[in-house]
Amino acid sequence: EETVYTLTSVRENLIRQEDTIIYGLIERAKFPSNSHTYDEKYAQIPGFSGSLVEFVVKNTEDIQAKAGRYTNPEENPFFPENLPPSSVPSYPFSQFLHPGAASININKSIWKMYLKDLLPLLATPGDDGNYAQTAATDLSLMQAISRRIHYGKFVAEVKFRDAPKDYEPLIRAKDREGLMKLLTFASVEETVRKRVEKKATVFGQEVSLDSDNDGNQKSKLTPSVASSLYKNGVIPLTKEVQVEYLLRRLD
Ligand SMILES: O=C(O)C(=O)C[C@]1(C(=O)O)C=C[C@@H](O)C=C1
Repeated sequence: EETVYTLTSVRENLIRQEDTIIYGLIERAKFPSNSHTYDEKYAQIPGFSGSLVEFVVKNTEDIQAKAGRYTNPEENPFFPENLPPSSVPSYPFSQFLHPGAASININKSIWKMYLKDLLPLLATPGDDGNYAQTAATDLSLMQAISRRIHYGKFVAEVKFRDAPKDYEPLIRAKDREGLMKLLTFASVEETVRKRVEKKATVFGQEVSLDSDNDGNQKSKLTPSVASSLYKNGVIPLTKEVQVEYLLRRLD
């Protein structure tokens, strides 16, 4: 199936990805902080130096790479070093992006933002011993966030094709600030943040058959955690990907 990329279609894709991220936030919020998951000194895994979450992410990515995950240009691994090639028949993914896209991977920044900024807001303090389960939910949430942020490559390509004459001089001048300004739509960002907060409220609700109880129970997710993730992490990093992409667009 040939995917058609327009500003409307890439924005619809971003909207659908919000759902995945919010479900992921709800799943991670089920567990307490479980700080041993992130503690290199705790893990002590034979033959592996690093924390439990690094162990789970590296090994899962290894299997998913063999199963073909990273042949899709929408996917970017957290540990691209020494990943095995795909072992499965190849699929003809659309060649919509400029080849320079492949060299853009900001997962190191995403990892840091996730652990330092998001987790302290998302997980209540505590330890229930479910470190492997916690790491697995971390991975699927980080993958959802990473996919959304790197989708900025597709957004940038659409914007470039819609207005090459506006982008080309800025790209040639390596004018990051000018590119940032040109690709920014402040009112769209505000709509995104508000919708994300509303989705977090709706998806985080307890559902009961007793209508008197609806909305009275504790939410599974603090809605402002989702909107601040978007405001301070997801949107700025999506824009950073767009700038990086555009800077390579004429190479
Ligand atoms: O919708 C766009 O035009 C995007 O580039 C996506 C996005 C976002 O991350 O949500 C980023 C920059 C724009 O200022 C608005 C929204």
